[in-house]
Parts: sequence; structure tokens; C-alpha cells
Amino acid sequence: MNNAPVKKVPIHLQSSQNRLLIKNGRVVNDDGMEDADVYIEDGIIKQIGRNLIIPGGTRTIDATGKLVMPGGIDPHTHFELEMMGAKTADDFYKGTKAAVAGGTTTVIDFVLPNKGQSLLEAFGNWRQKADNKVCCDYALHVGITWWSPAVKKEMEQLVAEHGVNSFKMFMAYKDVWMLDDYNLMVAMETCSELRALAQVHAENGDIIARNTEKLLGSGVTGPEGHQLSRDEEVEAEAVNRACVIANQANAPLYIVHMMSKSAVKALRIARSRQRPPVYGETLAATVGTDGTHYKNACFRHAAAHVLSPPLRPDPSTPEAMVQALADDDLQLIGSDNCTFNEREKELGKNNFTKIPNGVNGVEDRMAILWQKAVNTGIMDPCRFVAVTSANAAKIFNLWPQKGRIAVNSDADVVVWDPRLERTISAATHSHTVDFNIFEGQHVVGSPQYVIVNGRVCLDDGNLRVVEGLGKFLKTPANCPYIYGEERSRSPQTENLDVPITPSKITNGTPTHELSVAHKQLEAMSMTSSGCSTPTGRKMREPGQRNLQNSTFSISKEMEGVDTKTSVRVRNPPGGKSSGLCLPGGLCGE
Ligand SMILES: NC(=O)NCCC(=O)O
Ligand SMILES: [Zn+2]
Ligand SMILES: [Zn+2]
Repeated sequence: MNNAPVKKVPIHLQSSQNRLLIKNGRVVNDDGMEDADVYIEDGIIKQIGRNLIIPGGTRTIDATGKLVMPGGIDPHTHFELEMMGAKTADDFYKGTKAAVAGGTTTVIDFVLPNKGQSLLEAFGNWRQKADNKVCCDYALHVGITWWSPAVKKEMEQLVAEHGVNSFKMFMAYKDVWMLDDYNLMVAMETCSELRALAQVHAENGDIIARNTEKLLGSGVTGPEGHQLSRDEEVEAEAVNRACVIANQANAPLYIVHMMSKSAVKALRIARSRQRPPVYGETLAATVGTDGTHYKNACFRHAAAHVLSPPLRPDPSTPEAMVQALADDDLQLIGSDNCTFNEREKELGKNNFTKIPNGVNGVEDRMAILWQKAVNTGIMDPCRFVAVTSANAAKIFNLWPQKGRIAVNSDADVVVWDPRLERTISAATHSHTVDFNIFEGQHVVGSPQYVIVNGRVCLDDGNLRVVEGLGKFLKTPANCPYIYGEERSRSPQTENLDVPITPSKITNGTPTHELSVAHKQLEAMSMTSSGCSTPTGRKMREPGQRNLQNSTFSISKEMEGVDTKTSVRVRNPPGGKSSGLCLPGGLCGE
């Protein structure tokens, strides 16, 4: 991949006048697929269909055999963040460059004020850090890291004047960002009053503090102590408590970075019992790797995997998280990209509590999920779009500007090649961080072209991002999918009785032993699956279910495929323990 830096373009050239036709691809939205050409002008999707009348001089991209999907929306990044005495390696330029390389065209970062700091001041600082650097559009959540009446006033201002509709509260990071239950409830009530969305980091900070004392006291100082101080139960308890508090506060709730089967179980129960909606986000990290890395004798390797909540040692976790995403027990996948170089991770060499928390993921989130979810037959491409972009657009009120291939939507588009093979490595990734937690993993399926606001920024594999091309997106409060008529429904299940995925149809077993996605694609007739048009006009008959319909058309075509020869791809979670750590995280056996 050619990563040559591209000079910043002057502001008057930033809105692309390019005309672009993406021809012969299969357009995939969260509720259906159809074969159609997509015509883009001035950064907006202008036409979708066949035999379009296009002005001369339009560039054409041939997407034969490719999927044309909405650009990814990563709802959880930390670029240019200072935490635990360290600064992240990826700033807003390098971070969004990595995002675009992987097919993500919108990120939502977190403003995290220090205790006692004005929220507005912190918000202004974040805008200053980001505005001239972002290579794609971005929005901001704001952390509520302390509480006072002044904080409440500033939340009101952020919503009314600055386009913030989501606030993150911490149940962990005791004495730093953590709120007690009383203040958590007041903050959630405030979110509800403002018709914003309360987000929580769900881990029991007091239990972590006590366990940490005991571990350090007994001589456990290495990275393995991180997971030991905060096991699954510590996460699941906080998930349940957050849901109870949100229910009492009558506040919709979004639980960020859910990392364990126990936490998902607690969420599933809460979602079935309470009226204000609860949404769950998981991470590329937990889908793509696991907590066995904390036992790696190489400090550099083990510390590189430290994030909170931690990766889980239970090796069945990654597939269970994919299944939860497919089943709508979880609604989105983010990255929580928060990268620290070895030098920063070494702050915790003699004490695991001082290892700066965070991992990469913004670049590989889409490919990792495709590999683990679509190539295994657990998820169909429509659900892939739902959890990687459409649901985030709906929940954060960016729909249908973002997260959809439709006329008048932003031209944030990925031409996805389901056959493209590559091996993930720190040596070739677009991040600046010196480690990649997915090192050595072979993935089939990646973006070939990434179009950001109408500009081709990944061009047949060549990365040509433009620093400052992105803009800040105001996210309005009172999101209809949360507070409107749709309040009690999941974003993905609108218009559906139940979410249907291949795995659901046969109660956990895919209809066919699907091999890799390109087999699906080969098997599919490249004709409309009749779910809905990409413009959102419903074409289904009354009583028909969108996804069932599209899945059924895949399954029917699959009858002609020799499923005996298809291989169910199960990538083992990356790397095993060893004492040797090579540059880029290539730890030997
Ligand atoms: N997750 C993590 O370890 N680092 C980023 C901060 C947070 O999201 O809690
Ligand atoms: Zn967090
Ligand atoms: Zn985070």
C-alpha cells in the first residue's frame, strides 16, 4: 500500500467537485441488497440504478464482483488523548487516515475533560485538535468525569449549541473519571431531560481498586494482573447496575466496549425487561483476539493488549461476541482505538495499573469483523452494514446522511472486495503505533476503494487521504430512533418482527456451511434481492421480512454449491504466549 503523505488541500478545494460512477457493483444496505450503479456528484449520492444518464468526464470505477457499502462509522475512538501520563500515538490525522484505509469514513471520538475542568473548554480543545487534521467526518461524545450543577448547565449548552447528543459516564477509573451511583443517576436523568443518550463504561471501579490492592500486595505486578483485577463478573455486575439505574432514571442507555459473554448476558436480560432502550457496543479487539495474550512472558506483547474492560481469557468469547452482534443482542462494533507505543506502555513495567489502557482497531475493525462474521456464515452482508455503520448512524442521529447508500446521502462509500486477501501487520498498517493486536491474522475481504465525501481516498489500494478533508458533524438531540415512535425498537429491527440472520433461521446453525464470503458472492445471482431499494423505498410485500428475504435468496442460490468442499473458516485468536517479542508484535512461539 502506497502511504505517501498527501499535501493538505486548500479549503476551497476541499468540497470535491468530482463526478464518480461506481458501476456493476452490488449495493448493500442494512435492509437489503441490489445490483445497481451509484452516481456521485459534489460529495453526495445523486443517482442509484441501471442505465443512468451521466455527464461526460465522469470517472468510472468498475465494481464487478464487489460490494458497494456505506462507509464504516466507528462510534468509539480516542485520538490525541492524554491519559495515565501518556499520549496516544494516533492523532486526528493519523487516526482518521488509518480509519479510511480500513473502510471507515466517520469516527465519533470522546472529549474527556479532567476532573473539575469545564466541559465547554475541553470540547473547544478537542475541536481545535481535530478540525484541521481529520481525513474524514467526525462527531464528538463528551465524558462526564465529575459532577456539579455547572456540569449540568454545560451539558445543556453542548446539546443546544454544539451538536453533542451523547455523554459517557465511567463506573471505573476510581478517583479519576468514576462517578458514584448517585451522580450516575443524576447524569442519566440529565441526559434524558436533554433527550441525549447516556453512555457508560461498565465495570465496578471499587471492586477493581480492592482487587488491585490485593494483587499488588501479593506480588502480582505484571500485565496478567490487569485481567485478574477485573474479571467478567466485575463487568457484568456494572452492566446490570447501569441498566437498573437507567431504568430508574427513565434514560435510554448505550453501553460502550462490552467485552465478555457475562456482560452480554446481563445486557440481554435488561433489554428484554426495560422500557427505555439499551444498546450494546462491542469492539474489534474482542472479536479479533483474546485475553490469553496477558500471559505472554514478553512485557511488550502483553502490555500492548491492555485495555479496559480487558480481553477475556475464555477462548470462546470472540465467536460469542460475533454471534451476539448477529442476533441483535449487541447492536454495534467500535474500535475504542486508543494506541500507545511501547515507550508509553512501559510506564507500567513494574505495576500493571500504570500501563496506559488502549489498543488499535480503527483500521482493522471492518476486515476483522468480515473475517470472523461474514466469512464464517454467522452474519450476512446486510447485518455487517448494520453493525459497522447503519446502527451507529441511527443511534447518534446521523441517519440517513450517513450509514446508507441512498440518493441524497453523503458519498461515504466503500467498494468492498470480498476476495482481497491480506495479512495484518504493524509493519504495513497505516497507524503510527508500533504494535498491532491482530498481527499475523490473514483476512479475506477488504476495501478496494474508499470514497470520503465524494473523493476517492483509497484508490485501488492506494491511500490518498487529505488532511483536513473531514468536517465536524453536529449530532442533534431527540433522536427519533431513541426518543421517537421507534423508541422501544432496536435500530436494526425497524419494520421487522424479529431480526433474521442465517444463524437465526436455523437456531444457531447457518442454513448452509457457508465458506468464505466470496463463495456467497459467487453463488448469488447478481440480481436484486428485492428487500428494499437503496433509496429506502420499501419494495417488500406486506408480511415479508427484509433480511429473511435477502438471506433466502442467498440460500437458494447456495443450493447449487458444493457445500461439502466449503471450509468453515475459524481463525484461532491471534498469537500465543512466548517469551520472544519481535518488532511489530511478531512474537514467536
Ligand atoms: N478502553 C481503554 O482501555 N482505553 C480508553 C478509555 C476508555 O474507553 O475507557
Ligand atoms: Zn471506557
Ligand atoms: Zn474508549
